[in-house]
Amino acid sequence: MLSSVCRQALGQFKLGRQNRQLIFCPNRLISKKMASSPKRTKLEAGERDDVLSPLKKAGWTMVEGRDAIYKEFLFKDFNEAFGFMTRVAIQADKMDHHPEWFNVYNKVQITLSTHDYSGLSHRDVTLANFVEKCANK
Ligand SMILES: C[C@H](O)[C@H](O)[C@H]1CNC2=NC(N)=NC(=O)C2=N1
Repeated sequence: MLSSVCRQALGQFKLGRQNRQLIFCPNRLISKKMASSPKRTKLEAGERDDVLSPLKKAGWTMVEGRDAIYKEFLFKDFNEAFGFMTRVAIQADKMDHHPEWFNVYNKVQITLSTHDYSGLSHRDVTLANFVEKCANK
């Protein structure tokens, strides 16, 4: 347990897949593993509507025959589309959660699902919300 004088986080870094936080303590510098967020746990029936309905309003649809969400994005040109994909790819890799996607010129089609569970998890919702932020910039 860290004492209260050791609470000031100086920064964050990655050790392999672990996100670690650098903490200043008198006399020493320590690092501790940060909570890996968000969870890769299956979306429960009770919370699905709450988290999926804002995404559905934004144009995400359920994929037929599997527990996955899908949306198509159109950009001005390839440069804009690839810039968007690059921002999403960096975040996806940080989250260790990767999209299924297809790109032709200015079009990017994205399917999100959690392969480890063959279904939607909190990470899909978090990544979809990040994708929305990137697309609306
Ligand atoms: C070993 C590695 O952590 C897993 O294969 C990760 C990688 N990226 C992933 N991405 C997605 N969408 N679902 C997963 O279950 C998943 N698992």
